[in-house]
Parts: sequence; structure tokens; C-alpha cells
Amino acid sequence: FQKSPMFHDGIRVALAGMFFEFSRRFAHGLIGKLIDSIYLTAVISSNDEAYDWIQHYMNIQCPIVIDSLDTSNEKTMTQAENDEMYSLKTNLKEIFWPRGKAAPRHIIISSGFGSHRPGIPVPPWIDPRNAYGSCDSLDDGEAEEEREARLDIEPAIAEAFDLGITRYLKHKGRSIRIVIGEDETRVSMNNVQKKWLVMSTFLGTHDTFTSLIQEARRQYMIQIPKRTISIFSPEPGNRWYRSASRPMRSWDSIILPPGVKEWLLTDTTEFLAERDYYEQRGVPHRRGYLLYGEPGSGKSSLISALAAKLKLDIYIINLGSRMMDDDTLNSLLQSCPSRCLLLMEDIDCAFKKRQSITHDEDKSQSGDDQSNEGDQDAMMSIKPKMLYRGRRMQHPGMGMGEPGSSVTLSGLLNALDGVASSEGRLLFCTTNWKDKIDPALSRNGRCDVWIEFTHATRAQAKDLFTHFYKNDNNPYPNSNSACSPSPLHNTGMAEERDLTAYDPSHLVSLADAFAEAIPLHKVSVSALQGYLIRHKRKPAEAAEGVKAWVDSGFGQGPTMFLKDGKMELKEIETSPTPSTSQTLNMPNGHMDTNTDDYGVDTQKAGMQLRSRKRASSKMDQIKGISVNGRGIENIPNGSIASGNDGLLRRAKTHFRALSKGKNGDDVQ
Ligand SMILES: Nc1ncnc2c1ncn2[C@@H]1O[C@H](COP(=O)(O)OP(=O)(O)OP(=O)(O)O)[C@@H](O)[C@H]1O
Repeated sequence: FQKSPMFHDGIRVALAGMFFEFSRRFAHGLIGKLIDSIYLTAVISSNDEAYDWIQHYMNIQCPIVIDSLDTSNEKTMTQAENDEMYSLKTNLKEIFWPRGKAAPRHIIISSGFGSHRPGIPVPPWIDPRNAYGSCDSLDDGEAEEEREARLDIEPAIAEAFDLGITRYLKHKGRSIRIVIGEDETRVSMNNVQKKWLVMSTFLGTHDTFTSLIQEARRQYMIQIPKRTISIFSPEPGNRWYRSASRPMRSWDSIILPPGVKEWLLTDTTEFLAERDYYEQRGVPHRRGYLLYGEPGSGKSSLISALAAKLKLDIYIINLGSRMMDDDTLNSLLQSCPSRCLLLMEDIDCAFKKRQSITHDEDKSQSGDDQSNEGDQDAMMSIKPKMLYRGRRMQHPGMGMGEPGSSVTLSGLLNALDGVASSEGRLLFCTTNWKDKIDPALSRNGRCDVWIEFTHATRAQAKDLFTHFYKNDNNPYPNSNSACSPSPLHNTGMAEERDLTAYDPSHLVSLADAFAEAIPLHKVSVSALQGYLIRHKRKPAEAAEGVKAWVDSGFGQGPTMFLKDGKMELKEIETSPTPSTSQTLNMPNGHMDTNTDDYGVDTQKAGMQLRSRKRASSKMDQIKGISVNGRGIENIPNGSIASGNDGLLRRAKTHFRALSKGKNGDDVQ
């Protein structure tokens, strides 16, 4: 058998096959290595703003155009150039000498109804007013069927179609190859698939990419002025990812008592500009604000408008999140950028549950089951040392026995002002229950400024009315807000929208009448906003109907229900919303109508601000803003009260006496 020639031939063929396969693999590896060594490659994640800049740059260097997009295409390229991009000649040339002049052959088209996807820049030829989808339908009274659909176009992602789609850019004489791919292994927390932009160039240097990014950024800033703010959230690995982009909320749309907004803007602007001042004095460059008070009074809205005004991105930390513990919190605070707005919403909630659990645990350990003092006292009595035990608590709100956040109060306090915490950031905490916030949070460097938000004052009601019905020849002065039509009021829009028919002085008198009917500190600004939205473009009707609305308990309850198989619109009568403020609100009967406004006082030199109307009054007092946690509440004569319970109680007693003395009312 061994002498058989077939056996020997077989061995030879097998050896030859092995040799060829080995050579092929070796050559493949060698070529790969060679290419790797002469190609420079850089990866940018879709979490990064540079991703948007490059995408936008690709669009302007080599815009994707389709005929159904509006005529503003003509601004960016002539018809001849457009045809050239799609020609066979250009496409063949691009294979051998890519310059990015051919139009991408594989694109994703989506009709632009609904919100714009984060991370994808709006192409520059799209009208900014339409950039966020839902505003489309409010255009110039054109019939719906005649209007062109807004179409978003982006290059198809390579991996999504397994097409290996690449685009080329010419920069500094080099051809840069760009591939956009999705990362299948990494889905960010809000289930948005992460994307990667991979740039590579032949024999390039790092400078090739950095200068391309700088150029792309410049173009982006010129052509797409910042219209959105980015919202960042934590993701596993203690990193931040950009979870959303939001249209900027206009500063004017925030209606607060006079002086509050302006004071806050001055304070934050000064803080951001005074880095050297802090450094020279060895003071950590950090400032914290606690916004507390009624739900729907504008806390979150103010924060987003402020971020837009200061052009800061918002970094949100949810202390109640399952993934959050002291270490995570600490490293997130260290890794947030130096100029940003750090937001912790409903700061009381994270501790509320934990504190009551701790309280319960404590009781069960000591065998004391009789305490009936309720949650609130548990909150107030919580001591950091209880939380030092480091036990992972079950979060009752999480259900399914999942472990909840294990951030401890001491962990939070340390993270906020610890040595490693990032500097130059503005911290905003919000809560509806200021009394549940540990006083330690008010220490300098944590929450320096406390701002109270109450239910609407009459001045706010009037300002809101004026803002809603302002007539400046453009019925939609701020196209980013208030632009989605209510399904209940979509008839006769053309006539309703014409606010020019209203004389400005008439609008003022309607605003006065509207404000007059609103009881002081009884209804939230968001409820007023809801009412006005139901009467949009009908100011007279809004002013006329407001009394009935107030008498019916602010239209609380369902506005639509089914009866006998028919749909009815109805407002259910309820009693007026009680003021749930836990803080020392001004007793309603005690304040005269002039006391609608906040008087503002701060301990900080040069930052004193008082209500203009109330400057000389005895009741001109701190109500609204306090600095460094002192002087939280309504202290007459502008004196400052300490944030601790004793002084707070004295302040309360003082006010009870004052209010009883004047009208017999009491404060909470
Ligand atoms: N002072 C205000 N100025 C302008 N709009 C307001 C104001 N207060 C409330 N709104 C409107 O009411 C809605 C809810 O407001 P927002 O979320 O800011 O309230 P909030 O105080 O943060 O409420 P919560 O404490 O429940 O989170 C928003 O649509 C906002 O436009």
C-alpha cells in the first residue's frame, strides 16, 4: 500500500494544499499588518459631540440631496453639480481616487414627523423652524396635502446592511475614509444603539484627524447655531453618555416673580466667569442651588432655560437609580466636565425611601414598634451615622426585589464637596419637599442658594397670559415651544391664530382680568398653562371663562370620558387645590395684593435684590432665595435666619404672630 503511487500523490497534494493555505494566510496577515502600519485609524463614538460635527461636515462637503427636499437645496449646490455627483464618471473616478465627490449610494430616509433623533444633526438646508418635526403642521396655512413632507436623510450604516459603505472626505490633501457602524454589543441605557464613526487615512498623522475635527466643529458652529442642549446620563462603567438632545427652552417663556430669574442668571454667569477669583482664594470653584416647592411651578423648566441661556449641557444623576452607589456617584461627579449643569431631581426621594427603611430597621432592631410619628419625622431624624452601615437597601419602589440605589447621605455629601469632585460646575437639586432635605446639604459648596417656588402669583398669571397671547406679527415667536396643536382644538385654526385682531391695550386688560380671577398661591403655573393651552388664540374666551374654571376647582379630574357609548368633554368639579407647601408660605390673607411678588434678599454682598414694589414695606423680606442655606424663609426686615430647625421654628412663630395680628389667618 505504501508503494502505491496514489498514496504518494495524495500526500503531495495534501502538503501542497497545506503550503498554499499557509502562504495565503501568511500573505493576508502580512498585507493586513502592512496596511495597518501605514493606515491611521480613529474611532469616535456617537456619544461624543465630535460625531455630530463630522457627520455635518460630511453633509456639507458631499451633501445628500433628493428632489423632494425644498428649493433651498439650490442654495447649497447647482443642478449641474447635483447631477455630477450621481454621474457614472464621478463614481468610477471615486473608486480609484476617492475625494468624496460622489453622492453616497446607500442612504436612510425617514419622514421627519416626531422628534429629531439625538446625535444626528439637522441638515443645514432644512428650515430650522421645522427641525423638530411637529412644527411642520403649523406652516403658513398651507393645506396639509400640498405641503411637502420633511425628509431626514443620512448615509446608511455599514453594519446595518452589511454593505461596507464608506464615505470619503478630502482634508489637507489627504483622503480620509469614514465608515459609520453600529456597535451590537453596546446598547446605551435608553436602548439607543451606539454608533461609531471610524476614520482612517493613508500615511496620516494624528494632526490630520484633529485638524479635520476642528474644521468640522467650526463649520458646525457657523451653520448650526446651538439650538439644542445635550442631556447626559450615566451608563454602566461610571461614564456619561448623551441620552438626548432637546430644543432650547427660551428664557422668556419662564414666568417667575420679578427678579428671581434675573438674579439667578447674574449669579450663575458671575460664578462661571470667576474661576480665577475662587482659585486665588483657595475656594473650590463649585456652586449649588436647591430649587424647592410646589410641583409644576417651573423648577425643571427654569433649569433647562438656564442651561440654554448659559449654553451648558445638562448632566442628570438619578440618585434613586439601581446602578447608583457611593462609588459610582463619586466617580460620575469626578468625570463630569468642568463647565456643565449637574442636575439631581427630586433629591428627597432617594433618601426618603432609604431613610424610612433605615428608620424601620432601626426600630425593629431596638424592638420599638410603637413609634407612630410617621415618615416625616423619620426623615428629619435621620442621622448620617445610620447610613454609614453600608448595607445595601431594598428599594421598595423598584419591585421584584431588585436592589435599589445604595447612595448614602454621607456618600452624596462627600461626592459633592470631596476633593476629587469636578470644579466649575453648577449643581441644581430639586425637590417638592424641602423639609425632607438634610440641612447638611446646605453647607457651602453643596447647595449655596435655595430658591422657593410657590403656586402662581397674580403677577405670574398676568405674565403667563401676556406671554401666551403676545402679538408680534408672528403668531409663533418661539417655534420650539408651544407648537403642537391640541387635538381638541384643531378646527378653525386660521381665524383663531390671528391675534393681530387684538389691540395690545385690550390684551393687557384681558390679562389683568385673568390675573384678578386667579386666587393667590392656589394653582400651579402648569395648571394655568394647561388652561391657556385649551384656549389658545382665544384670549377673550380665556379671560371670560377663568372664573368658572377657578370655581370648578381648576378643572381637575378627567376632561374626557365615555358615557352611554358617547364621548363627552366635561370638567369634573373638585375642591380647589390645597396648598401643599411645607414651607413658610406667606399667609394668603395676610399679604395684600401687592405681595404677589417675591422680595429677594441674599447674604452675598453685591447680590442683594429686592422686589421693586416691596422695597419699603415691612413685609419686604426674604422669600424665594436664600444663600448658603441661611435665611430660608419669610423673615421680616430682610434679616437672615439660619437654616436650622430652631431658627426656622422661631421664624414660623414670628409669622404666626404677625399674620394673626393682621387678619387672624394662620400659617402652615
Ligand atoms: N414658572 C413657570 N414658567 C413657565 N412655565 C411653567 C412654569 N411653571 C410651570 N410651567 C410649565 O408647567 C410644566 C411643568 O413645569 P416643570 O416641570 O418645570 O415644573 P416642576 O416645578 O419642575 O414640577 P415638578 O416638581 O413636579 O417636577 C411645564 O410644561 C412648564 O412649561
